[in-house]
Amino acid sequence: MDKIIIRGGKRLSGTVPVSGAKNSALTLLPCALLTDEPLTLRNLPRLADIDGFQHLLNQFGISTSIAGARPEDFGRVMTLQATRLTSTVAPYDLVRKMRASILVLGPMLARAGEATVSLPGGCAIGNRPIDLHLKVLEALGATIEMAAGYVRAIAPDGGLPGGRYSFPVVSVGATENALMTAVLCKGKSTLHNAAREPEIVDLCNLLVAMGAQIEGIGTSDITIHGVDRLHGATYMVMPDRIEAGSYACAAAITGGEVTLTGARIEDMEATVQALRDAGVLVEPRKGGLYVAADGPIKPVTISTAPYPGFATDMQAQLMAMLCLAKGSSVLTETIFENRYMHVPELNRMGAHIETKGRTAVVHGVDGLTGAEVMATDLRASMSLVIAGLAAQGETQVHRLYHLDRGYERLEEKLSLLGADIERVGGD
Ligand SMILES: CC(=O)N[C@H]1[C@@H](OP(=O)(O)OP(=O)(O)OC[C@H]2O[C@@H](n3ccc(=O)[nH]c3=O)[C@H](O)[C@@H]2O)O[C@H](CO)[C@@H](O)[C@@H]1O
Ligand SMILES: C=C(OP(=O)(O)O)C(=O)O
Repeated sequence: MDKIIIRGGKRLSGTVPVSGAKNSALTLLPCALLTDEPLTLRNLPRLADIDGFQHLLNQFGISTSIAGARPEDFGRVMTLQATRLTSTVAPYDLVRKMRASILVLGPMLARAGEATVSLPGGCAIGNRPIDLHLKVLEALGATIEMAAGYVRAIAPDGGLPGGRYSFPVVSVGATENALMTAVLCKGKSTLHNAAREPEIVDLCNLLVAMGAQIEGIGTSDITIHGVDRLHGATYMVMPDRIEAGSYACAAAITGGEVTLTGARIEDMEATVQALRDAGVLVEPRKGGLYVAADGPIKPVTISTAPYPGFATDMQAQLMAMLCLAKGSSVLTETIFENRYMHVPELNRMGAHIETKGRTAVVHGVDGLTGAEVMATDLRASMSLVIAGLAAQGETQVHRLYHLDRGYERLEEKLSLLGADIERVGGD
């Protein structure tokens, strides 16, 4: 198995392009199910999750083609067309590898009148149930059946009427499934306490470009007027705010400076505020964001929360940066119950982090030392890379498939900034 080797202590400096957002791409791709016309998505990141989703969509008879992308280019253009669906079943083997597969349930139901998807099960960061996805589809008029580890959603004869649903907790995925279903319902639907993440706005903007009628985009109360059919569209995936924030933490921990081309400050205000509170200089620049270490890192107190709060997907990377702060930081993870698996690994590198339940106290230390560490989930993996960039000596990060799900050409981008990093075949 491959591993990443980092020889730490190099100050990062330079310019790096921000890729298309994984979490946006994963909800824009299933929109191809909603029309028989072509959907062209630009700026798709080259990631294992995107390849997996393409494979899943092919399984339903959707044709996909990737145009004009040279291997050295960032971003890809994919055209998808669901002229006719040949299957409405998402099998265990594909869903197991990629939780976001559940996002085919709503659009497939809306298009075909039924959809069967394997239950995704838990994952490293928490239980991650899908009860809210099912409840909101029921509220829109679907019947839900469970059997043999699969969930089957069925529309009544004459189609889904639409309906009203108030989410008891904010869910990004359930909001996305609801939106992709409601756009083709017979009547009006209203969603309350809906997620407001920029990726939801990206989804709504694509759906509108396809002919959907949506009011309240970017707010927690969304009204959707169902239409008879949607048409094709060409759409550019938004930049990855989590990738941008990760590179900002990487630059700051090395005392460096980086320009993140394509990053949109308006999508990542909580991250920018956390970095500024930690004494890091962050300024919008034409076409991107400039980030520079501006003296010692200061401790901060942060809780993760749904957007516009501080993203759970940035918690591990910020924690890695705070390992070298002058004082103790307090982080509270409110979204996922098991998202501190990077803590023991960071401590093996000389960090001093104590956790109690959902709270982690990060006591700043003077330096980190390289070590062999095991990546346990996507953002945990990046936190180890960030720590390794600042650590004295060599860090080896094992189990790279998590990183490959979410960071496009990581070693190449960090090398561009002057890091000493390479991927090698391991045992
Ligand atoms: C592909 C994608 O976009 N993934 C993101 C998405 O995941 P995902 O959409 O899975 O996350 P949710 O927003 O749904 O989860 C938020 C919370 O709600 C709970 N919940 C969710 C659904 C449900 O039916 N029942 C339930 O109890 C979850 O366990 C969690 O505690 O949003 C998360 C929260 O910002 C991010 O960390 C993930 O990177
Ligand atoms: C948890 C994440 O993704 P997923 O929902 O795809 O597991 C993430 O992007 O940090």
